[in-house]
Amino acid sequence: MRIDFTKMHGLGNDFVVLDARSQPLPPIDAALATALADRHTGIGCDQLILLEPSDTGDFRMRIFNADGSEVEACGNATRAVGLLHGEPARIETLGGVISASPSEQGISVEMGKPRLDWEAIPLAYAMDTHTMPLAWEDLANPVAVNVGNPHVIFFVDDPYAVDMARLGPLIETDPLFPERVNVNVAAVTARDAITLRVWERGTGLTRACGTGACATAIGAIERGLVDRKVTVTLPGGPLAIEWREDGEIVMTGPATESFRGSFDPADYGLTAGSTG
Ligand SMILES: N[C@H](CCC[C@H](N)C(=O)O)C(=O)O
Repeated sequence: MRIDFTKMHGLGNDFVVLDARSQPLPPIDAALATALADRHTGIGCDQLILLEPSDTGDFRMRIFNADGSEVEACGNATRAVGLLHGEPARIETLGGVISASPSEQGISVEMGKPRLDWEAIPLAYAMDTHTMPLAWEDLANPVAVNVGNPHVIFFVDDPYAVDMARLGPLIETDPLFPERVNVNVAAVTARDAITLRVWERGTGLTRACGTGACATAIGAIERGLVDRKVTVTLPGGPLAIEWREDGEIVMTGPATESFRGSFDPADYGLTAGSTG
């Protein structure tokens, strides 16, 4: 029996979405996530997204990076599943229950409240997370923010001049970050504008990173570099971020359904119809 999927993206950050509520699925594990994410031998995506029933929200969204690691948050995927749901939804994730609502400007997501204390990032030891007294070559003095998942943000003159292919994995896997980290390089270009590139934990360079845009906006606001409403422009396009006075981060942006398809689980060494 074949497994149905929906291919989606948010500003080019792309996903394979499997819905366990409408079909029996085999156990979704790191091996299957990695195989499906492979752009040569699999369907190809930055993250595999699994939708399941939930007791605390309208549904549960599980997020698997291309390396198979299961993580707490994915901003662009939250907008994508919000589009699929078609009406306001409360979504259970490992990072907490968040909400997505379709609007004229796209899909708005309440991503929760940021955390900046070192234990919440988490870091391996105590440190000022607002201006970390560290450097990796010429990337220095970042801010660390957890928005459900861990981010480190470096403010630079030109994000496109940074050798992310080399410095991204070096920082992602530094022992200072016991759960690894998403690596953001950003330039503030106005009180309401930031340019951003992200090396994503467990995936690498992506066209866009919603949680990266949220974390970077928080870091810039905390440093007094931008106002509480800011447009963050990634290689794939812009996202509107607002850090509300009540502490909630609100991200608004597009989500796109690319196509629907199906695959034979036997192609991935799975027995058809074996349920999780
Ligand atoms: N690589 C991230 C998960 C996906 C985040 C990104 N795709 C987004 O839109 O937020 C992590 O390991 O925390």
